[in-house]
Amino acid sequence: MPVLRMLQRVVGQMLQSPACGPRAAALPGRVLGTSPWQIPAVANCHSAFLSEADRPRILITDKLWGLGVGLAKLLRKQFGKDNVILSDIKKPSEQVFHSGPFIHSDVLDYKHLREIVVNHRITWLIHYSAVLSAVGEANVPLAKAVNITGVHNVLDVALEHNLRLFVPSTIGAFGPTSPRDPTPDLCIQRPRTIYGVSKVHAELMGEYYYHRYGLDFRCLRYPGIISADSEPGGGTTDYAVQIFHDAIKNGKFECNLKPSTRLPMMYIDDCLRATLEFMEAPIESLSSRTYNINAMSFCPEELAQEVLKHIPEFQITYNVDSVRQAIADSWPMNFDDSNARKDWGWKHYFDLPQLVMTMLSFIGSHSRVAKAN
Ligand SMILES: NC(=O)c1ccc[n+]([C@@H]2O[C@H](COP(=O)([O-])OP(=O)(O)OC[C@H]3O[C@@H](n4cnc5c(N)ncnc54)[C@H](O)[C@@H]3O)[C@@H](O)[C@H]2O)c1
Ligand SMILES: C[C@@H](O)[C@H](N)C(=O)O
Repeated sequence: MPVLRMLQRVVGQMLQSPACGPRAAALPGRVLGTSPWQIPAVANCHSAFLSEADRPRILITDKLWGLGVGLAKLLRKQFGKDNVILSDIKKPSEQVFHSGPFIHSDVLDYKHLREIVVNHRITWLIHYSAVLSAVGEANVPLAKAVNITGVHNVLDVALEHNLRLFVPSTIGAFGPTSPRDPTPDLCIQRPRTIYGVSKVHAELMGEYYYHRYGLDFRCLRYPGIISADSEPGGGTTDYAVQIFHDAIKNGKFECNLKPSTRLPMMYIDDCLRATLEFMEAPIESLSSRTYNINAMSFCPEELAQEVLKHIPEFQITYNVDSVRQAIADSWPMNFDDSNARKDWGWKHYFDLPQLVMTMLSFIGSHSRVAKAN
């Protein structure tokens, strides 16, 4: 028997053992029986050794031009295209639709979520759907529904089917009474937005389901994520995405935060790699369910100075949005992510100069292609 096949068989047997992840203990009232199709979440070990039958089958809930599209690309490369299903309440673009399995799903429809998990033999659930900070302040009922009821639904579906569940948290899960520079994993969290309150609730509920029922709940607090090919979702850090598009298109940018507003930020490639590495980390290596991850911190003035090195004629002006400014002033200025680096080997690759160079070349090349067509 070829060595690799033997290794896969050994690893496969090892992965079936209880040591490869907690088993759901006594289930709460809402469970209607566990799925006959359930394959235990088996990604404690590195996926390179997993046979097709042992690879995780992943459902990502997200908007179809948010972080979820980038994560789907990475996970499909790692685990195979057909093992990663993207979902949203909105119709996908042609490109997203043809990039791999897509399914319509509303995180408020618990019954349909269960059907998707059973019919597609899901073992990992990555719950990206949320209403972000500034949009949430403008529509609190929607934020409560999606960010709180939606999370309750995915927690119960994950528990019923013994899924590995990832829910991202955020720098927005802290408030003005939290230590801001740096902000550690564990400290007071009294956020002043419905977005932050709902994310603290998600963290606490996920940790409760882990300690009470053994659910393999995992959570990373993301900084402001900067990506060239996903549209900003209506958050407070959106300026740090829009500046690149405007700098290339118009050579100028009107910033809605004050020049000195310092916030933790991260390039999307680091964010998505962190998510995959964290989801594959052996459960024994995790001393916590929720971790900060960090890459850089900057303010609009510093970002503009870095852009000027590439576009000398670039001009930035300021027209402060009082709602976003008040939110930013209550958030961390710098994240302490030493536990993530110690427990599961997290490290970032992109700093501010690399971020600016990467974003400008990506957007620049795409705008040249658009002009040529
Ligand atoms: N982008 C960032 O800077 C950042 C930073 C920290 C954390 N996060 C988290 O990462 C996740 C993804 O962020 P994003 O930037 O892609 O957000 P996004 O706003 O771009 O996409 C999330 C989408 O979920 C959708 N949604 C709303 N109602 C829904 C429903 N009923 N069912 C299904 N989907 C619904 C929303 O339309 C929203 O567009 C979110 O949980 C967010 O809190 C993002
Ligand atoms: C920081 C993050 O959670 C999101 N970009 C927001 O600003 O709301």
